[in-house]
Amino acid sequence: MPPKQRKIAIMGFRSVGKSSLTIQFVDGQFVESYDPTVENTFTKRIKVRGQEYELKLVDTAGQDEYDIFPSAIAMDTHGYLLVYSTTSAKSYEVVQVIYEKLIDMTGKASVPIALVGNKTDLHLERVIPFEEGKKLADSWKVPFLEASAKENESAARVFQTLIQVIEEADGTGSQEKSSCILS
Ligand SMILES: Nc1nc2c(ncn2[C@@H]2O[C@H](COP(=O)(O)OP(=O)(O)OP(=O)(O)O)[C@@H](O)[C@H]2O)c(=O)[nH]1
Repeated sequence: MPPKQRKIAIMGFRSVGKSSLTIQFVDGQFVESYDPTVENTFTKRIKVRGQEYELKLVDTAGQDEYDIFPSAIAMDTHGYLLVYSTTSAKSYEVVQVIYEKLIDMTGKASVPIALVGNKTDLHLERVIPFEEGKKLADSWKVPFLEASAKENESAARVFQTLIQVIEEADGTGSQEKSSCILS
């Protein structure tokens, strides 16, 4: 079976770890330095439940509540990773604004999305409890994950989860959720 091509956009406020999660997933390394992203595209092959995927990951520039949703991002995009930092109340507010704009722009009631609360390793700096993120994701009816871009497994899990959501939206996803295989 040829690989399925899937395009994913990673969105959220500045400095929440969009690039770090993506680079951890693609290259297996954590980038300590902060270099604001304009826009970067990465590719990654992954196998989930025997199906090969060729992912195009669009790491977008950090957005704030005043930015107009970048409509070019939505071209051919199959799913969105919406990221906030568990250490930033502002980023939690902004991710909600981005969500509203995304739903308005696509004109669809349901868009494949996973919500991610990043930087869980910074325990002492946490300001958004797990339950807050979960409550928000439940209200959107999307999966919620907390993650740390310092951990490869954690970064991989967020992308695998989004692939499942995309496949379920395609009507090709199966019921079982536990058997992701990374390659
Ligand atoms: N401790 C810790 N630091 C993180 C984590 N994720 C990102 N960082 C740090 O936070 C800073 C910003 O990370 P980036 O990945 O550049 O954030 P971004 O969302 O891509 O930022 P923009 O390009 O401005 O939108 C960097 O210094 C990273 O090293 C994490 O999970 N834990």
